[in-house]
Amino acid sequence: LNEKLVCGYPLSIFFIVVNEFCERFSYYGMRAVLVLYFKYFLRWDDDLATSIYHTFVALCYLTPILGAIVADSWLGKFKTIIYLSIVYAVGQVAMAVSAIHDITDSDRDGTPDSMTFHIVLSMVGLFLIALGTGGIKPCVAAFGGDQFGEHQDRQRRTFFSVFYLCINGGSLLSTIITPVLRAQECGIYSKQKCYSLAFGVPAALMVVALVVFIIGSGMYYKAEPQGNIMLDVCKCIGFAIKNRYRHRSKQYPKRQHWMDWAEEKYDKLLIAQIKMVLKVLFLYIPLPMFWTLFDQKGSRWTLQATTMDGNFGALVIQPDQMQTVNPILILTLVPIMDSLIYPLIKKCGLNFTSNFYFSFILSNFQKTLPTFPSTSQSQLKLLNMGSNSVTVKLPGNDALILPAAQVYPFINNCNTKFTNLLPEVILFKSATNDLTSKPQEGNNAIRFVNGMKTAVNVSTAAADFGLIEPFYYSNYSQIKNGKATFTLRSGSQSCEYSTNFGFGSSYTFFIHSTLVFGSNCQDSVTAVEDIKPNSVHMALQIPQYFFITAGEVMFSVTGLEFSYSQAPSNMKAVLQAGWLFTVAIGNFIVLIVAELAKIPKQWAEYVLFASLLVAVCVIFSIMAYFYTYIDPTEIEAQFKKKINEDDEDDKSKPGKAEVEMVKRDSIKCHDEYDKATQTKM
Ligand SMILES: CC(C)C[C@H](N)C(=O)N1CCC[C@H]1C(=O)O
Repeated sequence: LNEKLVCGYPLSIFFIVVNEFCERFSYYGMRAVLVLYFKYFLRWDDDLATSIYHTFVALCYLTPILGAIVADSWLGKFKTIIYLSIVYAVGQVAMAVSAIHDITDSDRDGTPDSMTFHIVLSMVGLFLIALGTGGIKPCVAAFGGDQFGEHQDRQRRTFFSVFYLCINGGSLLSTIITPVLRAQECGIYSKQKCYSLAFGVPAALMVVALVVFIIGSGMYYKAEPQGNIMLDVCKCIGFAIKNRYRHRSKQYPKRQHWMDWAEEKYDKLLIAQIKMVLKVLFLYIPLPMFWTLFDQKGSRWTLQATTMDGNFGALVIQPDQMQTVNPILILTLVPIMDSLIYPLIKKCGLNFTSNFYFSFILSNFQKTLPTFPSTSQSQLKLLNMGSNSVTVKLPGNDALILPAAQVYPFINNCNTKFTNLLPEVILFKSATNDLTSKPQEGNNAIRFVNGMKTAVNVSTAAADFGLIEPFYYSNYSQIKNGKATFTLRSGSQSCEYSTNFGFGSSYTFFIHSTLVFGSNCQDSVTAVEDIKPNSVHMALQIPQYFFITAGEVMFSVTGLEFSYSQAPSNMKAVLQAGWLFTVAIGNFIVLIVAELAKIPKQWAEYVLFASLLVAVCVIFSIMAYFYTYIDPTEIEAQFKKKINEDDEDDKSKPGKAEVEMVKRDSIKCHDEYDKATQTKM
């Protein structure tokens, strides 16, 4: 194995963890702006953008199986990583090029003229990225594990922790940086949002990842691939099933394991290796449920954040930025767990790192939404634009006193007619463009009603409400949180009105007929709250992020190491791919339950997921309790020793008796396998 050691660690793993850092920067950085690219550059609607995004993510966790088969059976991990990294980098470059609007912007108006070119190029790019990122992922982790010798278990465990830190360090940096790059303006003929830069930097990082990996080339231990192992595995399993079926009658004695029915045709070593893999894969069955809950961070939890107040004093957090809490917590929790918690637990006599567990959280939800009118109702508002109180009698309602410059909102059936209202009372009905949900991304939805006899133009730095005719209203515009100053203009005269906004509110501003331009118009505009600003603070999401991340640290970091240590030598990458496959299945469950099943009540969906995870936790605990740890290297060594001894015997004692002996020895060897797997940890 590796000869260059630094503090007891092979030097080669330095290149592997740097490679992982750059690769994860590239992947998560590109992913952070992908939906916005679909929506604002390719001009797709929300549904198409979300579907293609989720399909891409799922594909990225399905392709590991391809990469692992190629690596374990044919090219070996080193070459597979190199070739697929090239494919990956080409894909990232294709994405960056597809986002250059100038390429097809022949009329130089800032929008691409041939969208087909951009769509085709970006889809080819995404396909290559999915092939590359997924393909190399199981190989890099297993290749890192390969660098450690048999007696370096502790170092290998630390490697997997550092590996996970690099994943999250890279993703954290990129999810902060690429949105900033996207917000820049660039272009030759016209300046547009710079998606090409936001994809270009991840592409450059992927090239760096490849170069770093190649630099370490001379230092790696490169295990040779052992032929088309997956084909052998499938054939062997197929034969065992067929043979079992053929011998289903009671006259045939039972065998210890159903895979033993392949003994007639297949190598005992291969059968033992398949048993090891199947044992681990069986344990993986409940795991996708964890990823199902985990993946809700990007969807449900972010939506929840849009209904919350993101003002952290000097820092204003946008709803989607809350997701960075996960990698931040990983970066803090992994060192704490490894250096403090696990050693403490070990002192108490439990070997915690060699088991993996998960935890979960039933997240809270809050409401700041008003009752919106149903389809058979409309939302009406009465506005007294006069300077005195008036009494209003509405059909089916008691008489009400409406003070000066006040608004009375209520919901009524669409076909109710109102008559005999005083001239200064405006009946304001805007069912066609009233909001029916919270404004998106924590923004505030603002509109103006002009109560003056002349048209008024209203604008701010961020939005233009246009010219509002007398007794008419503008469309809603989205305003960010913080102070906003509106300029009200009529002809050459103007005045300013300022107010502060929180997150996720909606207001209708009424311009009084008494407004005098040229003076302060602060008192001549009345704000009416249509939707309350978010009152529950985003910080309240931190506990749920903490619990899910603590679960991830205990479950996922150790799971990577577990998948490596329990895999036979020729299927290390395949089992890593099996582990990543649980992430893919988790993604699909989110897609099916959350997107397709469309459970009407949010709380019901949360309760469903939480209950499923509780059930899965119980099942998994029972399965884990009965799982017996194996040492694949030892088992394989025993089998190889037997095969060598048999070969020796073959040379010295050829004849019929030898066949019987090999059979007997193999059975003995099998017993050793069973013994070796029966010591529970
Ligand atoms: C979603 C975070 C940025 C990254 C996450 N904590 C994580 O490390 N992973 C999620 C799926 C597996 C793992 C990864 O390898 O990216």
